[in-house]
Amino acid sequence: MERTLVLVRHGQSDWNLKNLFTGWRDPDLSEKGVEEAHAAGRKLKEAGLKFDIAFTSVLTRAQHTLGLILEELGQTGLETFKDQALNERDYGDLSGLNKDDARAKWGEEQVHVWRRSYDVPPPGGESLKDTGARVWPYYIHTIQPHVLKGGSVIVAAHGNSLRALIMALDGLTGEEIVSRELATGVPIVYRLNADSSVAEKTVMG
Ligand SMILES: O=C(O)[C@@H](CO)OP(=O)(O)O
Repeated sequence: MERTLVLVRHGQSDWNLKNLFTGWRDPDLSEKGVEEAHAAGRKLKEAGLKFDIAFTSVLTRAQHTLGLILEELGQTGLETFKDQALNERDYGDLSGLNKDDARAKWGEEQVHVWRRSYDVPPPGGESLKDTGARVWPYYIHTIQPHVLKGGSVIVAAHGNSLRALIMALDGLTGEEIVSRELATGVPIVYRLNADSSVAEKTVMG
């Protein structure tokens, strides 16, 4: 029984490079992001991983990352589900703003709270808790069954949609998740027990 779940944040996007709040906006990968996605695919290949099914968001940067990973694995035709439940957290009114300009306007601390706290939403947007409220049910009902039946599953998504998922998988508190950062294009490999608890976690850094 394999029961493998791989989570990967998309490679660097054009807006990550420009330091803009992105959320549900839809920039593609930067050149570096394309390279990061290829590198993630090569790492997974070296580790001998192959997938039975893939999940991603409806945003280009995550889908492009998944496509490049599957290319490296020789699995381009893999069955893939795209769902907005896996989208990045909606950044609301901050979307499209420069992160340094936002710090200058509202202060370092307020911007950090909007970016990393568990339950404080950015103006007009989603908190991590709100994001988890759509990511977790999708995981439980749609993704996890494929893992528990012995499959090998890849999820290509976003910094905060994956932070929400990891918070639940790792049993982290609202305080503990604040300091968790996810690097772009770094696969995280979970092996699950039959009862859905985590048996093993490896970050392919
Ligand atoms: O802009 C965003 O949508 C996210 C991810 O790039 O940014 P942050 O690092 O603030 O979560």
